[in-house]
Amino acid sequence: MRTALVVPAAGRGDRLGAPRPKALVPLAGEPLLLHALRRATASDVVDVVVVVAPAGECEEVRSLLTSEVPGVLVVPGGAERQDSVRAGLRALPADVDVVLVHDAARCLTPPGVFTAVVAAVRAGAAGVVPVVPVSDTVKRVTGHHVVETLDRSELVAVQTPQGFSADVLRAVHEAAVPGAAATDDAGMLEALGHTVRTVPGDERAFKVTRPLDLLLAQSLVDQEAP
Ligand SMILES: Nc1ccn([C@@H]2O[C@H](COP(=O)(O)OP(=O)(O)OP(=O)(O)O)[C@@H](O)[C@H]2O)c(=O)n1
Ligand SMILES: C[C@](O)(CO)[C@H](O)COP(=O)(O)O
Repeated sequence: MRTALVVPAAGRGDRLGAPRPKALVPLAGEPLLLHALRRATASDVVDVVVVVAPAGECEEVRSLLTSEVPGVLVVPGGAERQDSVRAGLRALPADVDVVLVHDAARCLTPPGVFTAVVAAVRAGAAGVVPVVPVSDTVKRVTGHHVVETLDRSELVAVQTPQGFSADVLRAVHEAAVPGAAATDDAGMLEALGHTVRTVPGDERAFKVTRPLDLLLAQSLVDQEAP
């Protein structure tokens, strides 16, 4: 049986405000997507890679990746992240039993996080998420009024890669109502009563979302350089 990596990379990146789709924005001269894939494949736990690309950029992504990631499948994404992940799942070979879903935008996630997530799925969890502690105080608000201050000791921030039993993830995506809000894949399992496990995440797995994130990523890559 094999482990697949599905990489949703079809978002526009509106909050980043770059002239290109976010996954193709350069970091140290190479697209975010390439940084993400290099770290994922360095984990040695990935057998099959499916990249979900912006519909208009599939050919460009294919030629970018073919030499770096032999056998990579590139499929067009949809309007929402959930649609893109579903498109990636539909492209998977039948003999895949574990699926990792990893945002191209979390381009500096270290290989060890992939290894830990796969190990937890192979140990029997239906779904696994890497998490880090929340460092801000978090409040629930209505308009400009604070309703309550949440107990931070019970809160975590959730990253990717998220790992799943392939059968379970396929089933929850096919059962999902199109357009229904799901900000991550594990949330779709939770909604159907599946248990989701956590493993330690890594600060370097932050999501490049806004321009400041790209500056942080650049600084981290500069430090890695020999
Ligand atoms: N329709 C979409 C939307 C998002 N994604 C991917 O999902 C990941 C997480 O999404 P996010 O960081 O929110 O990316 P964008 O949707 O591109 O960002 P924004 O909301 O700022 O436009 C990214 O790797 C993004 O490319 C995708 O494949 N298809
Ligand atoms: C999947 C995710 O990265 C986990 O934190 C996150 O939910 C994606 O959210 P976005 O609004 O699509 O950036």
